[in-house]
Amino acid sequence: MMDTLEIVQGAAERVLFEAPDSNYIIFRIRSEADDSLLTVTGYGTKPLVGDRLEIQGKWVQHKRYGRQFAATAWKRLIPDTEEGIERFLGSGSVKGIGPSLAHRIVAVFGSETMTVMDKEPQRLLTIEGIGAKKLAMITDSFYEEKQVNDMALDLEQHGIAGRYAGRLVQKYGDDVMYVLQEEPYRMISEIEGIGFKTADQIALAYGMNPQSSMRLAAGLTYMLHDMTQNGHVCIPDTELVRRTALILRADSLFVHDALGEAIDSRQLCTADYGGTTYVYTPEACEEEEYTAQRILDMVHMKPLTVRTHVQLFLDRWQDSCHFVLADKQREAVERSLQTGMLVITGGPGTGKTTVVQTIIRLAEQEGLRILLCAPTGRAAKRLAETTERKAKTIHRLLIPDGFSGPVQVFEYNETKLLPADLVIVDEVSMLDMEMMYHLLQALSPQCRCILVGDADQLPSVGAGAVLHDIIRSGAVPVVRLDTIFRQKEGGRIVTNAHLINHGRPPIVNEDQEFRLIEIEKEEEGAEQISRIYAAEVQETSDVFSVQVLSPMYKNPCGVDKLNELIQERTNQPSPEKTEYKNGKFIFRTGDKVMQKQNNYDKGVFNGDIGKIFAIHEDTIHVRYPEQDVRYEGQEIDEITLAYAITVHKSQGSEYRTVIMAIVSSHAIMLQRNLFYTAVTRAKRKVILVGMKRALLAAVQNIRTSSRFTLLTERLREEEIC
Ligand SMILES: Nc1ncnc2c1ncn2[C@@H]1O[C@H](COP(=O)(O)OP(=O)(O)OP(=O)(O)O)[C@@H](O)[C@H]1O
Repeated sequence: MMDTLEIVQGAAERVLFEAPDSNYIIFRIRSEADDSLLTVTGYGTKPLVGDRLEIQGKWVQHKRYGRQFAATAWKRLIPDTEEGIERFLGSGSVKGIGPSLAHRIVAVFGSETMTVMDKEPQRLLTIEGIGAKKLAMITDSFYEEKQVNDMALDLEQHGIAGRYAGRLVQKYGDDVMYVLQEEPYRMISEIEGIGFKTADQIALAYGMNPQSSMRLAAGLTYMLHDMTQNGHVCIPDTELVRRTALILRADSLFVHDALGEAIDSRQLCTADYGGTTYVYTPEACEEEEYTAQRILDMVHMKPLTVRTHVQLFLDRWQDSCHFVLADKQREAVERSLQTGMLVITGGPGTGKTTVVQTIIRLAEQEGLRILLCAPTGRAAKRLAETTERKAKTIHRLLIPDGFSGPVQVFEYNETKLLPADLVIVDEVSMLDMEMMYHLLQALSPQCRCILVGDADQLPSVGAGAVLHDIIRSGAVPVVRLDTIFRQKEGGRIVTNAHLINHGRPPIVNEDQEFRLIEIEKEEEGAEQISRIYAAEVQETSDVFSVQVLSPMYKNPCGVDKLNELIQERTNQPSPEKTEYKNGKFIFRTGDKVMQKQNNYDKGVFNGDIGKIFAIHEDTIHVRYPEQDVRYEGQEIDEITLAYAITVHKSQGSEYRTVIMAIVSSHAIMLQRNLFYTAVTRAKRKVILVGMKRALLAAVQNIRTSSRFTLLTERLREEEIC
């Protein structure tokens, strides 16, 4: 039997949830039928508090939240009762009117109030407390409110979510229709929450010709940005045209012409190399050119005249360490002050930190001003711990100073240089092109730079493959540390990491340090992982020292499912715990969560892990090692459950125990450098749960997706025009 739809009417009381990436919302209304409070869920224009709504839908029973009205559609009704009008006006929807003024207005105009406000607003002057200034404020706000409503309706009629109406009216006022019809792609850079896809949907709905050059140019820029999100700095023109034509469903020839126009008008830039034309955004092109030139300048810096007898210094230093420095380690220290830029690379336990400590000592003895930094907060913290010196993220070191258009500006830049003679950057595998550019800009011509990292780790999240490209170019001196020193705790992990890196399977189950628990079915594996996680946490009494990693979000052993299972097992609902539900998860007091993006205002960064210690309605409080952070409303979308995280998100972090899902359905992601990165996150214990064949596939698969950049070629001073 088909469910019949019902109609409920009532005034909106409160919006409980608003999805950031769709127009799905959950709100409460007070029913006109019996004055009860109802929870409504559905997709549509967000109602304002006090809005009188007619909602179509059906009653459903939610297993956790009880009876709810699942709406298929709703529309706004003009408040018709005096009480409704008063509630609407007093809700703050109209600037200048609070509850008591709303009461006085409705007391005078009664059910005519809305008509008076719309057609004869000057009559409001008769109300005590409303003068000319206030009247202007009220009418402006009422007009805008009406405009938003009309706009929402118009958008909905064009098949577009009405929730954009407020932002559009606020930004463009009376010009909103002009923008929608004539220059819709402006919205991408001007309206928060509107990306290319939405702008394009709006543009087409409001009559844009699908083959118009404006649309094609916007599509090209979008595709280029999208590719840089995937790590590319530039992209071959043919590939860009092909992909753009595909998403726009436009003719490649027209897209090609539009690309030509965008290049002529300098909206996009190009570089020709080896018979291929590569397309860049102007910013990316500037960053790559500058970075290459600056590195070449640094490589040609004169060696520093040092007072210290370096060989003697190293002999004394190793005596104090009670071990003999390997030749490569000595070489790294010796070269550190000879060249303007040096790369020190090596796998885990090969003595990188020891070399950095030695270089710092030498440089301090020479009276050099040293600055230590790393691409992420966690890496900077570890650098500070191992060197017992101050270390910052590159971002913090340069001090953010707002934006110029889409480009981040820093206090330290080419006009204000960092007070340093030597900058040491750790974990450079995570350094992207943009950050490298900003860092190099802030270095004085006399400043030297040492890049330390493990070139075999996954590349940076941001665009570029800076470390990889620099090493490949052969233009910069590189010292590759290859002797494994760490023997005691974590020794097995280190040797296995090196085996993996050399394409050989790790030695498993010879001790407790590196185990493989074989499973047949992935569902069974997910259960095992949640059980092992619980046992390991119990053993260490520290949720942060045990981390589950998985290559993907989807599938039975993916991050999403694992989080659900582990939450179910280790943090069950109870009367003392409060909860918050967003589209995807239930957050509960006690949950382990992760920040998904950098938030400089709150001082929390992509990959930071904390624990929820309180939830009040739509506010979640998270305790991070450094500080407590409060997330409210939409901000909650910045966090996710973190019992399990992806290997990519674990980059730069270290845990006592790593539990990793290694199963066949993740085959597409099982690559050697991903497996290697996962294993090297563990200090004491690795527990792999999965299938031997998946493990072997991961070790053998070196088919990493390469990134389009010309940094290597520029560093080799090859012909690029
Ligand atoms: N030449 C050496 N002889 C003996 N032991 C060494 C030597 N160099 C470093 N070690 C020791 O080996 C261990 C690993 O060294 P270190 O921490 O410097 O390596 P790493 O490359 O920074 O490791 P990771 O990347 O895993 O942090 C340390 O205990 C260190 O004291």
